[in-house]
Amino acid sequence: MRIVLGANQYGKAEVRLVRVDRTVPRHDLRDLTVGVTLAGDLTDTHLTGDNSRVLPTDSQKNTVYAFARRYGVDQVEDFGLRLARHFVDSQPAITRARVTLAEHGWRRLGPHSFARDGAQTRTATVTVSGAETVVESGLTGLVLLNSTGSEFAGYVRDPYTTLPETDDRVLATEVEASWRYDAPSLGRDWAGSYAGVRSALVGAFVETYSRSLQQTLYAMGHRVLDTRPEVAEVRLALPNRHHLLVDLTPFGLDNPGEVFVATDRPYGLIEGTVTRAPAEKSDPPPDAAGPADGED
Ligand SMILES: O=c1[nH]c(=O)c2[nH]c(=O)[nH]c2[nH]1
Repeated sequence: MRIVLGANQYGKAEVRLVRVDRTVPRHDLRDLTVGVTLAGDLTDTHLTGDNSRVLPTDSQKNTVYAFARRYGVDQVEDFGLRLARHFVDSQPAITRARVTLAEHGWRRLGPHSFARDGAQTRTATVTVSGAETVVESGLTGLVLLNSTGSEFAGYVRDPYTTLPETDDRVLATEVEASWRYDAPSLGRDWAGSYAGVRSALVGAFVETYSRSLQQTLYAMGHRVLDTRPEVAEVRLALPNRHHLLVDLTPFGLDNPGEVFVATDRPYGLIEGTVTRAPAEKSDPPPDAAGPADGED
């Protein structure tokens, strides 16, 4: 039996980069965590230890810092495109470079003072492989809560089901979203797209009467594709941050949906992709008063 090397890749993970733009009186601060992954003809280093095609991961890290100085860090997508193309173009053995970027937000406090802006993170993954370029942007840590306008009923009841049906509950989640762009290119209005997608996600969450978090997920993805023509597909992971009504009857108190225990685990995890069908039929918006059929 022959033993062979399978798929492999390598790179530098979690390069922490903070870039201060001091050319302006009000300093601009960018805070990124960058990952580089390279793949291609790297058989020799694995089989014989010949490193002549191996660009050290240390050099990859240095390139991230050097590019931050040379080109600045404006939009993470452009920064990723420059880096990914650089590795593929400059290294004959490398056929695919993937650069992942997470931007940590800072809120301005003064001309050169900032406070970390909650947990919300803007993300991007740029992959250059041959003639193909894929840009996926996203966000994590966007915490949303509706204090009413959500129910959960009509589900399967098996011998292990104890969950009571509810026609009015708190619906809360921490959105993890990523979306893929049509025809990405250097210098497009990434910031405008990011703001537009974020606002579509938030708008749909707020305005959808929810019969399940699954229905809310579809409405959020649908709103993004409906309003952002540059987006081809949206992926969402929505943890159901359960808020359980506390039983106050032992204390002689009622609890008309006012006092909840917010549990952090275990939690329901609702995941889905909303994409553009190659159909000729036009997409009606999801009906806020009834379940979306998902087939439109
Ligand atoms: O919106 C929900 N979807 C579910 O699938 C589910 N399951 C559960 O226990 N609670 C909920 N809520």
